[in-house]
Amino acid sequence: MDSVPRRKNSVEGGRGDGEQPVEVMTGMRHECGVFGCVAAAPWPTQIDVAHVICLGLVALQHRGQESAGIVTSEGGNSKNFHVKKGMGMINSVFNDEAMKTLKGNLGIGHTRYSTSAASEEVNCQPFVVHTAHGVLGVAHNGEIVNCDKLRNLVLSRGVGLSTRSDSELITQALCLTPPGAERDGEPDWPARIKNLMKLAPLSYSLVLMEKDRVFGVRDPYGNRPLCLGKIVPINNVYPGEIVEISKTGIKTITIVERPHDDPQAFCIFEYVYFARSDSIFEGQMVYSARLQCGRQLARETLVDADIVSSVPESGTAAAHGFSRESGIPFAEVLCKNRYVGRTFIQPSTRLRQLGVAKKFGALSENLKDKKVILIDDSIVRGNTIGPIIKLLRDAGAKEVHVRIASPPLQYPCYMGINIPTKDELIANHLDPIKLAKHTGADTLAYLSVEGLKLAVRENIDNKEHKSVGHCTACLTGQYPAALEW
Ligand SMILES: O=P(O)(O)OC[C@H]1O[C@H](OP(=O)(O)OP(=O)(O)O)[C@H](O)[C@@H]1O
Ligand SMILES: NC(=O)CC[C@H](N)C(=O)O
Ligand code: SF4
Ligand SMILES: [Mg+2]
Repeated sequence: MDSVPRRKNSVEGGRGDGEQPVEVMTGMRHECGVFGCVAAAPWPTQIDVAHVICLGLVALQHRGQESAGIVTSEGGNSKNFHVKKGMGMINSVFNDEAMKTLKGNLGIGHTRYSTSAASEEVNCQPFVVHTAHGVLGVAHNGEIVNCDKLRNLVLSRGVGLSTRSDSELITQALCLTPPGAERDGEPDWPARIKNLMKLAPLSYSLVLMEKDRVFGVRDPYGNRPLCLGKIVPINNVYPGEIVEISKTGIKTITIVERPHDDPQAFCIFEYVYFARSDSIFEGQMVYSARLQCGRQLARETLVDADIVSSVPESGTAAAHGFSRESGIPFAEVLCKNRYVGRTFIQPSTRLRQLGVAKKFGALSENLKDKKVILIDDSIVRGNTIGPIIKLLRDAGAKEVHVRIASPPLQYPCYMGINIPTKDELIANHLDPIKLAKHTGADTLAYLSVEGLKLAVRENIDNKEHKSVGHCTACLTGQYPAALEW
């Protein structure tokens, strides 16, 4: 479905506002990570559930670094959850003392990159509420595209909200009694979840916990990823699926249909950049999809060169694919400082410019007098590639040809990713020829939208995934559903 959304007019963004040190933005800002765990019977379990969740969150740390939280339940008749939430990275929030308080047989966790409300303690997840039917915990990745409508509905039912967070809104919407479904004062959680999914079909992957069950829920468009495992084997949660995980096992409650027969809309940028490359989506490893993107990029944009190289980390798999397809050898030309994070906060312009240089060093002997094809996965604001090209030239590169393993980013995302405004996206100002000139590259070219789709779909397991469809809105402006903000 094609629609031209208006930009979110948030007063709670909390970034770059005058008094604050300026944040040097590179790339797309991530989404959140959600994790749930239920120990198999018998309870009380011997498994340290909170530690399992903590390890799960560490594996998802790349998706959000602002705040983290774990909520556990002892199950049975317990009336309270154990809660620990805080600002910062997982290892700073969950020290030994905090872990000791998180007793339980089941739990959920969250690591946050804010999209809908400020990066503050009150908006940390999971959200926990006491309902007429016991405690409920909610962890959310994504962003509700018809947030205002849902908000008005919840408020009109006499519910007060304590934040602007769309994730708190989901939590409260789940507390509403669904039309006609509940009898004898017994809660019907699956009916409540289905009700929410009808009211808000996009975008979320959720883990919800009541006293002795966890539900995994994926929006009907399948926009954000979610998977299911028994410690080792992992299956996908399908678009629109509600799964219940309890001490007796895992079962599918139902699969909610998409409105208007809309096509599936799994975020194509999970493949390009967000996900860890060992993740498995739609039956294929993300690394393999990135390799295919590199192969396709070579077919579309080959140029004469001595070596193919990458901007680490997420450009590397595509560079290997480019090298294999073209027969031009792969060689590393950049060494990345592993102690510098994905964003930097720097007080002055000079320090900001030094930011990217501080992150990378040139492996000069590998590139001296060489014609280099340099692959990166994406160009967003264009802050990364220019200083890197300068670094390579200063270290003796003869030519630098930039090849990007995704199409130009031109539109904002409204589904849980903080892509900058249209104006901040460099591709809206400079075409590839001008951008090459601006960044000091000899040539610069992007992968086509069709090429990206082809590469990503080449190895999807079609037996398991009969319906395939990807969101490409940030590249094409074709949004999966009309936005109602
Ligand atoms: O055009 P820009 O706005 O400068 O952003 C683009 C860069 O940002 C991302 O890398 P990042 O350093 O975030 O992470 P990575 O190590 O996973 O590649 C992306 O992979 C590009 O390299
Ligand atoms: N990046 C996300 O998935 C964010 C989830 C939610 N919208 C929040 O801002 O907390
Ligand atoms: S707009 Fe881009 S980043 Fe957002 S969900 Fe769609 S493909 Fe992913
Ligand atoms: Mg990068």
